[in-house]
Amino acid sequence: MRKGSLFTNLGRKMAQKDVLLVLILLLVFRLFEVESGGLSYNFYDQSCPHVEYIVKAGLQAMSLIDPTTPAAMLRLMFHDCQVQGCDASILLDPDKATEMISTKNFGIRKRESITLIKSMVEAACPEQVSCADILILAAREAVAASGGPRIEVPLGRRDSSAAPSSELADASLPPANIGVDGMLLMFAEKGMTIEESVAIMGAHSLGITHCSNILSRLYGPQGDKPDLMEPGFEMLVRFSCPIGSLTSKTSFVLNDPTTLLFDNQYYINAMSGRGLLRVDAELPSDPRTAPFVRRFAVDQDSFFRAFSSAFLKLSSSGVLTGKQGLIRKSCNVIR
Ligand code: HEM
Ligand SMILES: [Ca+2]
Repeated sequence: MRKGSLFTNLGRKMAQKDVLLVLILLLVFRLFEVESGGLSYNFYDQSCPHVEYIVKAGLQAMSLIDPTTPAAMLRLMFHDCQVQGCDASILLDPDKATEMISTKNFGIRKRESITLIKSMVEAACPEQVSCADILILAAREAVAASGGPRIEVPLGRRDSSAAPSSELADASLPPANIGVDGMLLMFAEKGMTIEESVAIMGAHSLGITHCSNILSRLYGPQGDKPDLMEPGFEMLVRFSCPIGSLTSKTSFVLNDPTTLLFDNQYYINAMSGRGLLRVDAELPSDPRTAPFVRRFAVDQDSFFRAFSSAFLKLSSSGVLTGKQGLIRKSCNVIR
């Protein structure tokens, strides 16, 4: 009997210790969760287990119809995350003074594709998955479908319940003629290293640039002049984008020759004086960024690794989690 009570007491003490241990572990886990932005790798395991597959199927179907879809998705994700964080604010129907009105968002395409994929997800799991997460998943699939790395992304973002102003978008998005200095500063704010900043610019391995965005580099006053352009390339771009052209908002040039492939051609191009935007052109000559450009140009795996970790930082920036924001029913309206 006494023995029994000794063991019961011991048992109680052990149990108290265990409970304390579990509580401490929970606290540490919670702190860690908050520190990693409150996102997790198994967020929809119970509530929408097939979401990643649905987004993948949706994006692949859309890319078959229009192979430039991946480029549009990748830029869409950057422009969402850059303004008020990755909260799907860019998908809201434009109003007189909201972010899509900003001239910096000129050329943004296929916002409606995310709204469409969202309706596919809603059919499977109503009101569970945020538009913000779907946008990140679509961008991740865009990179993978174009031959780039398949990046595992943590989920659990929530959608904004307010639309940012066009002024905020003007202030948060980079101008087309930004240099390496401004670019490094912008990505340092997202916690990126110089290597990651150089790698995320490799997104310009996909897609196009409208002539209106390079006219000042081609024909503007000094400073913007194409002194870093290889003469043959300069001639070609000038031919595609003639001075005073009335079609500068509809005509465009390819960001790199393998515009539909996510590869390291962007760096090879930049090193041979074929960088299209000022920042693309400056990367191989700035002593801070040049070593990474040289490495990525010969080692695609190393580019893919650095791009993946940069993508994770960009896609986790300024996210709403937990009870913040909301899960929109339809991505283009707040409700
Ligand atoms: C300093 C940073 C950056 C600047 C100044 C910049 C600027 C631009 C400009 C001016 C265009 C052409 C848009 C048009 O004329 O339609 C463009 C296209 C593009 N950008 Fe960037 N960008 C930057 C960073 C990024 C990042 C971080 C990503 C993605 C992670 C990205 C992805 C893209 C893509 C995929 C396109 C092609 C879009 C399409 O084909 O519709 N860019 N960028
Ligand atoms: Ca946003």
